[in-house]
Amino acid sequence: MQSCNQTFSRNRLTSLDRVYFFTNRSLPPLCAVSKIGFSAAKDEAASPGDIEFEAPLKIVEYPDPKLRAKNKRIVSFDDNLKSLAREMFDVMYKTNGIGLSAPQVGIDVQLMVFNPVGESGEGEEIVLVNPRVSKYSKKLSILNEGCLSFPGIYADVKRPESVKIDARDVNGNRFSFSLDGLPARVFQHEFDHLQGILFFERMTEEVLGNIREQLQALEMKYEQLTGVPSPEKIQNRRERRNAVGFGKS
Ligand SMILES: CSCC[C@H](NC=O)C(=O)N[C@@H](C)C(=O)N[C@@H](CO)C(=O)O
Ligand SMILES: [Fe+2]
Repeated sequence: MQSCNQTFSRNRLTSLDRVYFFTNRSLPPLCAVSKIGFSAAKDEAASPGDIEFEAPLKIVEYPDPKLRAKNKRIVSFDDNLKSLAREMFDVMYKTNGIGLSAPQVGIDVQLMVFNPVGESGEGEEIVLVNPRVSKYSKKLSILNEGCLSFPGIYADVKRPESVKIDARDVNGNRFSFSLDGLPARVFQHEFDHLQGILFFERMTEEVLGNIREQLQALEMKYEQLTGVPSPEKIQNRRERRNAVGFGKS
């Protein structure tokens, strides 16, 4: 059995730097790993119609219910899937993103793309299909996160520093690898989207309090644009002692 370990790290040059350097610039060959227990069997399989899209893609904003959809497992690894991944990178770069999940463009399937450098032609473009996390590190870190579905909103989110992932590539090949630092952060943010979890659900009550009005402004914008009541309201959210949890560590 071949195993792939991929470790990236973010070097801080100054407290203001937004430049990410990678200790290892390329992902390993998308090595097939026959991993016992790797199964996405529980989730409904996507049909070709689920992956139909119109370019250019548009980013879906909170509180659109598409962000809470149950995302289907991809079973067809065809040219349409490759075009969707390409279009997702295009809209991600145009909107200054470093990662994007399919539900954020209104397609309810388990697909994410990311490039922590955030510039076309720089860094590494990673496409993950039906990803699963096999391990989260116990060590956590805090980062001021933004989300393309919450334009202009940034707040601190605590997450595990590294993760072990099982996924398929865009051709359907299974592979396993580890990420840490910023790539692990972006992966987890997108992985949450694939579970219908939004970043504010990982914030402390105190942090959430700081962005509550901005969330309400997005809810009002949605109501004005659609003419229907917001499907969720931050003011109706019950205060939680703990944020949404992570899986196995
Ligand atoms: C830190 S994980 C953020 C992932 C997120 N993806 C989808 O919602 C994303 O790309 N958010 C952007 C707002 C973002 O983080 N952009 C970078 C680069 O411009 C930033 O530093 O703001
Ligand atoms: Fe997001």
